[in-house]
Amino acid sequence: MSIEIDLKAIARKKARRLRARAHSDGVVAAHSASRLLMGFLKPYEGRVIAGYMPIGSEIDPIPAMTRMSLTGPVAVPVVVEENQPLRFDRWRPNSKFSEGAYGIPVPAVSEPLVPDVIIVPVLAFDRLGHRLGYGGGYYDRTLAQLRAERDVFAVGLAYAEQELGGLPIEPTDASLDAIVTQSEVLFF
Ligand SMILES: Nc1nc2c(c(=O)[nH]1)N(C=O)[C@@H](CNc1ccc(C(=O)N[C@@H](CCC(=O)O)C(=O)O)cc1)CN2
Ligand SMILES: Nc1ncnc2c1ncn2[C@@H]1O[C@H](COP(=O)(O)OP(=O)(O)OP(=O)(O)O)[C@@H](O)[C@H]1O
Repeated sequence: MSIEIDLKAIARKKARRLRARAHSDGVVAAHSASRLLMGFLKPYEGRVIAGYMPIGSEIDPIPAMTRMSLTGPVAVPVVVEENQPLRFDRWRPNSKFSEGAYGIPVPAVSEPLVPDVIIVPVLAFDRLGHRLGYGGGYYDRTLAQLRAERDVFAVGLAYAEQELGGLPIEPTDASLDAIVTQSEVLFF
């Protein structure tokens, strides 16, 4: 194990604690973040937007996904295989789901889409646009693959309390283009 990986495990533990606390007394904050996300996404109406099905204490992006689905296609991530990029399948507010990897719901009927904007779940972030996820490397691989071929905009969604200074970074970490929290939109 490299030093970065050990440091990441420590940062993940801390970040889970910070996010769980922010989430448990964060109904108002989550609502504000959701409003800011909707404003942020407005210029992307009609483009393919990838959200996610929230788990644990992640901020719920479904209100913003629902709004965006009125004007264009929306998708959610599907784990195809470990150590491989994610696929994105079309999501609708009335989609039926089956249980995907890690117990996360995925659309029962797969209609793959290539996203223009990806709303990325975050355990921790810093002021430079680095992010820490659960450690599967799924978003890193997905962003690396998509960015090699086309323009894709990655926007993290997080509570402000999830900002951590000095996040451990590996060369394969894919940076975010922006972060939306309840208090601000940061562009990188
Ligand atoms: N909502 C959501 N969907 C997603 C991701 C994500 O981070 N969030 N992923 C991003 O890659 C992919 C799934 N990858 C995952 C990899 C590891 C764990 C994981 O370790 N989960 C914890 C429990 C998390 C919690 O409840 O707080 C665990 O199993 O211990 C989850 C998802 C695709 N879909
Ligand atoms: N583009 C890539 N190519 C090859 N390996 C990669 C790539 N991106 C990440 N990895 C590997 O995946 C491992 C896990 O990555 P990392 O700890 O950054 O996951 P994460 O960003 O927290 O998780 P996720 O992206 O699933 O939310 C890294 O140690 C790295 O070895």
